[in-house]
Parts: sequence; structure tokens; C-alpha cells
Amino acid sequence: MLKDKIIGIIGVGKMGSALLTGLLNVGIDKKNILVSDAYIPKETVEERFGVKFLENPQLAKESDIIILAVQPIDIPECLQEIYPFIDNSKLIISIAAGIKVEVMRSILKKGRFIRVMPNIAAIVKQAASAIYCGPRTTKEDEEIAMAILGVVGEVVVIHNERFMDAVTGLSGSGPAYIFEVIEALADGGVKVGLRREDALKLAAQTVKGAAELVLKTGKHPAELKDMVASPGGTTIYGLAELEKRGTRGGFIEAVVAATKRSEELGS
Ligand SMILES: NC(=O)C1=CN([C@@H]2O[C@H](COP(=O)(O)OP(=O)(O)OC[C@H]3O[C@@H](n4cnc5c(N)ncnc54)[C@H](O)[C@@H]3O)[C@@H](O)[C@H]2O)C=CC1
Ligand SMILES: O=C(O)[C@@H]1CCC=N1
Repeated sequence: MLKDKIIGIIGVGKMGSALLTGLLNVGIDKKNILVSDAYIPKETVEERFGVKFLENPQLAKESDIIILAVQPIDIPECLQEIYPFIDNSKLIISIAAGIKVEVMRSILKKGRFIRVMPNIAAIVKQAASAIYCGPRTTKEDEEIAMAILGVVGEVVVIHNERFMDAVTGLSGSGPAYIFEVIEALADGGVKVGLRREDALKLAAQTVKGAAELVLKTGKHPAELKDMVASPGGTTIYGLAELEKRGTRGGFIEAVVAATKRSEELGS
């Protein structure tokens, strides 16, 4: 389905380059991918990825699918640049936090829009992504977005755009929360005498293993937690410390705050 389309990626920073690498890794022909970036030099991009580098307007003209992978603040300028080359045959997929389909539509007037939210684990093909298909998109458009995001991880479809901000607060920003957890667990390990490298490996693998258990068993996390905590054992003492410090409430409020910020970015 993607093989006969020209895919243009605007912005090849952290997320744009992860998507580009994912597409190349599943065998999309380099000739069918175009990229642009306002700051990363053409030579650097062409040498690193072997794909054609164009300015934004030319990229928009030549692409069937345009992926916007710039910061939210840069979206309006990008859209102004590509405006003359957008007609209803173009599918525009934005990964920008907060930017609503209607905002893009109001600038470009034409085109079909899909708003998506992947996360940084796209770099290792373990992203948790959500997609929202705007009005006038087709079933094929949805399948295309699923296929593109699918090259970097798991994808869910969201049917109400309002919840894209919630996705952003949870899984879009979420890896950063978990990196702090991993760092803190490793620090704890170092405090009780482990070597830093061992502590970090054990902490990261612990998070990965716990996540796999939730995903593969389908059990509620509380049930899995109970499987770890033996009566009068070590785990319940650790958990009691987390409860004293309101750790669970902290994570809940982190998601709420990031969701609100996503809403602000879009207003
Ligand atoms: N970093 C993350 O974990 C995630 C980021 N996002 C979203 O992805 C988007 C990109 O984020 P990152 O890749 O982290 O940012 P980044 O800063 O690494 O990359 C953005 C790229 O856009 C380029 N750029 C800026 N203005 C441009 C223009 N007018 N034309 C062409 N290129 C331009 C920059 O030179 C840069 O290379 C943002 O909108 C962000 O909200 C979504 C999910 C996760
Ligand atoms: O922090 C941000 O705004 C972006 C969106 C989700 C993850 N990073």
C-alpha cells in the first residue's frame, strides 16, 4: 500500500529520522522518500539516509503523503510554505503535539489530515502511537497512517480528536517519566552498593520485563504487583515507601499536566 506512494517528511530531527529509518528498514524504496529540514544540511541528510533532500514547497509538490515532523511552533510557517502545492489529493500526517486537524485545515484549505502521536521509542521500533483521522479522510488513508506508524511500533486508532491530547500526556510524553524511574531505580541500586552499569541494566530490564508481563498476560497491574509482594517480604516494604511519597499520585498528575499542556499548544 505504501510502495506506490511518494512520502515526504518535513523535519528529520529525532522523530522524523526515526520514522524515516523505520520506513527504509521495511523496504520502502529510497526513491519514494523525500525529506526536508530547515537546519540540518542537505548533504548531512543525503549522506546519512541516501534519500533526496528538497525544500518544503518542492517536497509538498512531489509527495502524495506529507509527514509534518517539526515542532508545534514551526507548523504554521511550514504550512504557509507548502500551501500553494496542496490539493485534495494530498494526505498530510502531523506528529506535532497539540496541533489540531482544523488548525492545519484552516491554513491549507485543502488536503486530507491525520493527526498522530508516536513516542521516542520509535527509534527502537517500540513506539506506542495513536492516530486520529480527520474529516474527509478515507479508509485507505487510515490504513496508510497505520502502516507508517506501524513500522515503528504499536498503533491504536482514536475516534475523538479531544483524546489526542490525553494520548500525548500519557504515551507521547510517557517515556520521559519512565526514564526518570529507571534513573532513580539505578540510583537506589548504587546507593545500596551496586556498580552503576549493573544497576542501570537491572533497572531498565526490570521496567521492560514488567511491561512485557502486563502486555503478554493481560493481567491487571495490581494483580501482578500482588504476585511480587510476599507477606512480610521485601517488596511490601518498598511499596509502602512509594505510597508514603505519593508516587502513584505523582504519575497521575504528570499525565494530567502534560495533557493540559498539549491542549495549550493547540490553542
Ligand atoms: N521527541 C518526542 O519524544 C516526540 C515528539 N513528537 C512531536 O514530533 C515533532 C518533532 O519532534 P522532535 O523530532 O523531537 O523535534 P526535533 O527538534 O528533534 O526535530 C524537528 C526538526 O524540524 C526541523 N525544522 C524546524 N523548522 C522547520 C521547517 N520550517 N521546515 C523543515 N524543517 C524544520 C528542525 O531543524 C529539526 O531537525 C514535534 O512536533 C513533537 O511535538 C511527538 C512524539 C514524541
Ligand atoms: O514534549 C513534547 O512536547 C513532545 C510531545 C510528546 C513528547 N515530546
